[in-house]
Amino acid sequence: MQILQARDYNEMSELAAKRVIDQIKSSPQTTLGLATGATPLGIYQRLVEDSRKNGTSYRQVSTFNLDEYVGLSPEHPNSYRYYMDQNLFSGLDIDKARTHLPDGMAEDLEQECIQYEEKLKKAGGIDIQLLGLGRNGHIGFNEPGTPFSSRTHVVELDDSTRQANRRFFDSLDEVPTRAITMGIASIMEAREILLLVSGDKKADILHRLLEEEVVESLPASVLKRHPQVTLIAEEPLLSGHKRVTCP
Ligand SMILES: N[C@@H]1[C@@H](O)[C@H](O)[C@@H](COP(=O)(O)O)O[C@@H]1O
Repeated sequence: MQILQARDYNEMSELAAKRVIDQIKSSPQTTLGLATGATPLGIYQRLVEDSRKNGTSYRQVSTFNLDEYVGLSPEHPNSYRYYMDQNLFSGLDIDKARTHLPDGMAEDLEQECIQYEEKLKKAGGIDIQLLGLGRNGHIGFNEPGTPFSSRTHVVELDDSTRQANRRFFDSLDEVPTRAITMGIASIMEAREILLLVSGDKKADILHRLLEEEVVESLPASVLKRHPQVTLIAEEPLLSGHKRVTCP
Protein backbone atom coordinates (compact mmCIF):
# COMPACT_ATOMS: atom_id res chain seq x y z
CA MET A 1 0.00 0.00 0.00
CA GLN A 2 1.45 3.30 -1.05
CA ILE A 3 0.62 6.16 1.30
CA LEU A 4 0.31 9.77 0.22
CA GLN A 5 0.00 12.44 2.88
CA ALA A 6 -2.16 15.37 1.87
CA ARG A 7 -2.04 18.66 3.78
CA ASP A 8 -5.81 18.90 3.89
CA TYR A 9 -9.05 17.84 2.22
CA ASN A 10 -8.36 20.04 -0.80
CA GLU A 11 -4.97 18.53 -1.45
CA MET A 12 -6.35 15.01 -1.00
CA SER A 13 -9.05 15.77 -3.58
CA GLU A 14 -6.52 17.38 -5.90
CA LEU A 15 -4.16 14.38 -5.83
CA ALA A 16 -6.95 11.89 -6.49
CA ALA A 17 -8.56 14.00 -9.21
CA LYS A 18 -5.22 14.36 -10.96
CA ARG A 19 -4.71 10.60 -11.02
CA VAL A 20 -8.18 10.09 -12.54
CA ILE A 21 -7.73 12.86 -15.12
CA ASP A 22 -4.30 11.53 -16.16
CA GLN A 23 -5.82 8.08 -16.60
CA ILE A 24 -8.68 9.36 -18.75
CA LYS A 25 -6.35 11.39 -20.92
CA SER A 26 -4.07 8.44 -21.52
CA SER A 27 -6.92 5.87 -21.85
CA PRO A 28 -10.16 7.53 -22.97
CA GLN A 29 -12.04 4.21 -22.65
CA THR A 30 -11.32 3.90 -18.95
CA THR A 31 -13.75 2.19 -16.60
CA LEU A 32 -13.99 4.00 -13.28
CA GLY A 33 -15.27 2.55 -10.02
CA LEU A 34 -17.02 5.30 -8.07
CA ALA A 35 -17.92 5.93 -4.46
CA THR A 36 -20.43 8.19 -2.72
CA GLY A 37 -20.48 9.85 0.71
CA ALA A 38 -18.88 13.16 1.64
CA THR A 39 -15.27 12.18 0.94
CA PRO A 40 -15.26 12.10 -2.90
CA LEU A 41 -17.24 15.34 -3.39
CA GLY A 42 -14.06 17.42 -3.76
CA ILE A 43 -12.75 15.03 -6.39
CA TYR A 44 -15.96 15.15 -8.41
CA GLN A 45 -15.98 18.93 -8.26
CA ARG A 46 -12.45 18.98 -9.69
CA LEU A 47 -13.28 16.49 -12.44
CA VAL A 48 -16.18 18.68 -13.54
CA GLU A 49 -14.07 21.86 -13.38
CA ASP A 50 -11.27 20.26 -15.36
CA SER A 51 -13.67 18.96 -17.99
CA ARG A 52 -15.21 22.43 -18.40
CA LYS A 53 -11.90 24.27 -18.45
CA ASN A 54 -9.67 21.84 -20.31
CA GLY A 55 -12.20 19.86 -22.29
CA THR A 56 -11.30 16.46 -20.83
CA SER A 57 -13.89 14.20 -22.40
CA TYR A 58 -15.74 11.34 -20.69
CA ARG A 59 -17.63 10.30 -23.80
CA GLN A 60 -15.98 6.88 -23.87
CA VAL A 61 -15.63 6.43 -20.13
CA SER A 62 -17.75 3.84 -18.29
CA THR A 63 -18.50 3.94 -14.57
CA PHE A 64 -19.63 1.46 -11.94
CA ASN A 65 -20.68 2.62 -8.51
CA LEU A 66 -19.98 0.61 -5.42
CA ASP A 67 -23.44 0.56 -3.97
CA GLU A 68 -27.05 1.75 -3.78
CA TYR A 69 -29.71 1.79 -1.08
CA VAL A 70 -32.55 -0.69 -1.42
CA GLY A 71 -35.90 1.05 -1.84
CA LEU A 72 -34.73 4.49 -3.00
CA SER A 73 -35.61 5.45 -6.56
CA PRO A 74 -33.19 7.34 -8.84
CA GLU A 75 -35.24 10.51 -8.21
CA HIS A 76 -34.94 10.23 -4.43
CA PRO A 77 -32.47 12.91 -3.25
CA ASN A 78 -30.74 10.38 -1.00
CA SER A 79 -30.30 7.69 -3.61
CA TYR A 80 -26.77 7.26 -4.82
CA ARG A 81 -27.96 7.52 -8.43
CA TYR A 82 -29.29 11.00 -7.63
CA TYR A 83 -26.03 11.90 -5.85
CA MET A 84 -23.96 10.81 -8.85
CA ASP A 85 -26.16 12.66 -11.35
CA GLN A 86 -26.03 15.84 -9.29
CA ASN A 87 -22.41 15.81 -8.26
CA LEU A 88 -20.67 14.35 -11.27
CA PHE A 89 -22.49 13.05 -14.31
CA SER A 90 -24.51 16.19 -15.07
CA GLY A 91 -21.26 18.18 -15.26
CA LEU A 92 -19.57 15.85 -17.75
CA ASP A 93 -20.16 14.82 -21.36
CA ILE A 94 -20.50 11.21 -20.19
CA ASP A 95 -23.01 8.92 -21.88
CA LYS A 96 -25.58 8.13 -19.15
CA ALA A 97 -25.97 4.63 -20.59
CA ARG A 98 -22.37 3.94 -19.61
CA THR A 99 -22.95 4.91 -15.96
CA HIS A 100 -23.93 1.97 -13.78
CA LEU A 101 -25.31 1.69 -10.27
CA PRO A 102 -27.09 -1.27 -8.76
CA ASP A 103 -30.87 -0.84 -9.02
CA GLY A 104 -32.15 -0.63 -5.45
CA MET A 105 -35.74 -0.76 -6.72
CA ALA A 106 -35.31 -4.06 -8.58
CA GLU A 107 -38.08 -6.55 -7.88
CA ASP A 108 -35.61 -9.41 -7.75
CA LEU A 109 -32.63 -8.08 -5.83
CA GLU A 110 -30.63 -11.31 -6.05
CA GLN A 111 -30.97 -11.27 -9.81
CA GLU A 112 -29.95 -7.61 -9.88
CA CYS A 113 -26.73 -8.51 -8.04
CA ILE A 114 -25.92 -11.25 -10.56
CA GLN A 115 -26.61 -8.90 -13.47
CA TYR A 116 -24.44 -6.17 -11.97
CA GLU A 117 -21.52 -8.57 -11.76
CA GLU A 118 -22.14 -9.63 -15.35
CA LYS A 119 -22.12 -6.03 -16.57
CA LEU A 120 -18.91 -5.41 -14.71
CA LYS A 121 -17.31 -8.44 -16.29
CA LYS A 122 -18.55 -7.51 -19.76
CA ALA A 123 -17.04 -4.05 -19.36
CA GLY A 124 -13.67 -5.69 -18.73
CA GLY A 125 -13.37 -4.78 -15.05
CA ILE A 126 -12.46 -1.55 -13.31
CA ASP A 127 -9.30 0.40 -14.12
CA ILE A 128 -9.38 2.79 -11.15
CA GLN A 129 -11.61 2.32 -8.13
CA LEU A 130 -12.25 5.22 -5.76
CA LEU A 131 -12.98 4.12 -2.21
CA GLY A 132 -14.01 5.89 0.97
CA LEU A 133 -13.67 4.34 4.39
CA GLY A 134 -16.65 3.72 6.65
CA ARG A 135 -16.19 4.58 10.32
CA ASN A 136 -16.48 0.87 11.10
CA GLY A 137 -13.97 -0.04 8.39
CA HIS A 138 -16.46 -0.87 5.67
CA ILE A 139 -15.69 -0.42 2.00
CA GLY A 140 -18.70 0.04 -0.26
CA PHE A 141 -21.33 -1.28 2.13
CA ASN A 142 -19.34 -4.39 3.04
CA GLU A 143 -19.81 -4.36 6.79
CA PRO A 144 -17.40 -5.98 9.27
CA GLY A 145 -17.52 -9.77 8.96
CA THR A 146 -18.29 -9.79 5.22
CA PRO A 147 -16.31 -12.63 3.60
CA PHE A 148 -13.40 -11.46 1.48
CA SER A 149 -14.74 -13.82 -1.21
CA SER A 150 -18.05 -11.90 -1.48
CA ARG A 151 -19.37 -10.62 -4.79
CA THR A 152 -22.18 -8.10 -5.37
CA HIS A 153 -24.83 -8.81 -2.75
CA VAL A 154 -27.65 -7.42 -0.62
CA VAL A 155 -26.60 -6.26 2.86
CA GLU A 156 -28.36 -5.41 6.09
CA LEU A 157 -26.74 -2.15 7.14
CA ASP A 158 -25.12 -1.99 10.57
CA ASP A 159 -26.78 0.33 13.07
CA SER A 160 -23.52 2.28 13.23
CA THR A 161 -23.58 2.79 9.45
CA ARG A 162 -27.19 3.97 9.53
CA GLN A 163 -26.28 6.36 12.34
CA ALA A 164 -23.23 7.64 10.42
CA ASN A 165 -25.29 8.22 7.26
CA ARG A 166 -28.22 9.71 9.14
CA ARG A 167 -26.73 13.19 8.56
CA PHE A 168 -27.86 13.00 4.92
CA PHE A 169 -31.50 12.19 5.87
CA ASP A 170 -34.22 14.01 7.86
CA SER A 171 -34.40 11.28 10.47
CA LEU A 172 -32.89 7.90 11.31
CA ASP A 173 -36.15 6.18 10.37
CA GLU A 174 -35.66 7.34 6.80
CA VAL A 175 -32.23 5.72 6.45
CA PRO A 176 -32.77 2.46 4.54
CA THR A 177 -31.93 -0.75 6.36
CA ARG A 178 -30.61 -2.54 3.29
CA ALA A 179 -28.37 -1.85 0.32
CA ILE A 180 -26.81 -3.57 -2.66
CA THR A 181 -23.04 -3.42 -2.65
CA MET A 182 -20.26 -4.68 -4.83
CA GLY A 183 -18.54 -7.46 -2.90
CA ILE A 184 -15.05 -7.41 -1.50
CA ALA A 185 -13.77 -9.82 -4.16
CA SER A 186 -15.35 -7.61 -6.84
CA ILE A 187 -13.61 -4.52 -5.45
CA MET A 188 -10.28 -6.33 -5.20
CA GLU A 189 -10.40 -7.10 -8.94
CA ALA A 190 -9.98 -3.41 -9.77
CA ARG A 191 -6.59 -2.90 -11.36
CA GLU A 192 -5.86 0.13 -9.20
CA ILE A 193 -7.51 1.46 -6.05
CA LEU A 194 -7.43 4.93 -4.50
CA LEU A 195 -8.49 4.88 -0.86
CA LEU A 196 -9.42 8.33 0.42
CA VAL A 197 -9.55 9.17 4.08
CA SER A 198 -10.41 12.55 5.51
CA GLY A 199 -11.78 14.05 8.72
CA ASP A 200 -11.26 13.54 12.47
CA LYS A 201 -14.00 10.94 12.65
CA LYS A 202 -11.83 8.59 10.59
CA ALA A 203 -8.78 8.82 12.86
CA ASP A 204 -9.57 5.69 14.91
CA ILE A 205 -10.47 3.46 12.01
CA LEU A 206 -7.48 4.59 9.97
CA HIS A 207 -5.24 3.85 12.94
CA ARG A 208 -6.71 0.34 13.11
CA LEU A 209 -6.33 -0.14 9.37
CA LEU A 210 -2.66 0.79 9.48
CA GLU A 211 -1.81 -1.23 12.57
CA GLU A 212 -3.98 -4.35 12.52
CA GLU A 213 -3.74 -7.62 10.65
CA VAL A 214 -5.78 -8.42 7.55
CA VAL A 215 -9.04 -9.70 9.05
CA GLU A 216 -12.64 -9.92 7.88
CA SER A 217 -13.78 -7.97 10.94
CA LEU A 218 -12.00 -4.99 9.37
CA PRO A 219 -13.08 -5.09 5.70
CA ALA A 220 -10.70 -2.37 4.47
CA SER A 221 -7.72 -4.36 5.77
CA VAL A 222 -8.02 -6.61 2.71
CA LEU A 223 -6.66 -3.73 0.64
CA LYS A 224 -3.22 -4.43 2.07
CA ARG A 225 -3.23 -7.53 -0.14
CA HIS A 226 -3.89 -5.57 -3.33
CA PRO A 227 -0.79 -4.85 -5.45
CA GLN A 228 -1.83 -1.35 -6.53
CA VAL A 229 -3.48 0.61 -3.72
CA THR A 230 -2.76 4.22 -2.88
CA LEU A 231 -4.06 5.56 0.40
CA ILE A 232 -4.45 9.33 0.27
CA ALA A 233 -5.12 10.75 3.71
CA GLU A 234 -4.89 14.06 5.49
CA GLU A 235 -1.56 14.44 7.23
CA PRO A 236 -2.82 14.76 10.83
CA LEU A 237 -4.52 11.38 10.51
CA LEU A 238 -1.24 9.75 9.53
CA SER A 239 1.08 11.36 12.05
CA GLY A 240 2.77 8.88 14.33
CA HIS A 241 2.26 5.91 12.03
CA LYS A 242 4.96 3.82 10.58
CA ARG A 243 4.71 3.66 6.82
CA VAL A 244 2.91 0.56 5.71
CA THR A 245 4.31 -1.45 2.87
CA CYS A 246 2.58 -4.74 2.27
CA PRO A 247 2.78 -7.28 -0.55
N1 LIG B 1 -21.49 3.32 1.24
C1 LIG B 1 -20.77 4.51 1.54
C2 LIG B 1 -19.30 4.21 1.43
O1 LIG B 1 -18.99 3.88 0.10
C3 LIG B 1 -18.52 5.42 1.91
O2 LIG B 1 -17.16 5.23 1.67
C4 LIG B 1 -18.77 5.65 3.38
C5 LIG B 1 -17.98 6.80 3.96
O3 LIG B 1 -18.68 7.98 3.75
P1 LIG B 1 -18.11 9.43 4.00
O4 LIG B 1 -17.20 9.71 2.88
O5 LIG B 1 -19.31 10.31 3.99
O6 LIG B 1 -17.43 9.40 5.31
O7 LIG B 1 -20.14 5.90 3.52
C6 LIG B 1 -21.12 5.11 2.89
O8 LIG B 1 -21.53 4.20 3.84
